[in-house]
This record gives sequence, structure tokens and C-alpha cells, in this order.
Amino acid sequence: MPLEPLSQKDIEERLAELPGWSLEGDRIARSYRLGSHFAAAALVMHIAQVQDELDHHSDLTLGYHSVSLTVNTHSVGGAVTEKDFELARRVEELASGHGAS
Ligand SMILES: C[C@H](O)[C@H](O)[C@H]1CNC2=NC(N)=NC(=O)C2=N1
Repeated sequence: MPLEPLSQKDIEERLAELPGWSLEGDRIARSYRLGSHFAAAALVMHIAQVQDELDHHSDLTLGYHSVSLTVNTHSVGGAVTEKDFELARRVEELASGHGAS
């Protein structure tokens, strides 16, 4: 199925199921806190693995005790699509396993 930009309503409905995620301009975004810098780096590596698996890649930033990501879909001109939410849901699952909050 070809990717299509989601409407504002579609985005809001999906964000309501993903606490901590928000719309920042034309991207969906989330930041996580971790217990140490190394724990944050480990989460970055795990997210990178999932991103390669999905062939969909966020802008991913490692902070001191934090990991932040924002994502949209380049192939539709930088709009938010279902693929961005697929990545967000996968990241949510693995982040809780890393003790991220
Ligand atoms: C060729 C490859 O499938 C594309 O470049 C993929 C890779 N990762 C991507 N990531 C994101 N965020 N948007 C894309 O459109 C995208 N396209």
C-alpha cells in the first residue's frame, strides 16, 4: 500500500494512543529519560536496529541521560504517515524494556 500523508485528525487520533509523543511542526516527536548515559546510548543502538529493520529512520539524538527522536516520511515530502507511527509504536515497546520514561 503506498504511503500517504495522514490528516491532522488521523495524527491526533494516533497520538492519543501514544502518551509522550507529540506533533512538532511536520514531525512526530518523543524524548526519553534514562538512568545513565550508557543506558541512553544502548537505547539509541536498539532504536537504530529497529529503524534498519523497518527501513524507516528518525532523527535520533543522544543526550546525557536522554534520547530524543523526531520522524516524518521523506518520500512524501516530509509529511507524517502511518510508517512514522509504526516506528513510534515499536520504539515505545522497546524503550520500556530499557527502563526509559
Ligand atoms: C531507500 C529507502 O527505502 C528510503 O530512503 C527510506 C529510508 N528511511 C526513511 N526514513 C524516513 N523517515 N523517511 C523515508 O522516506 C525513508 N525512506
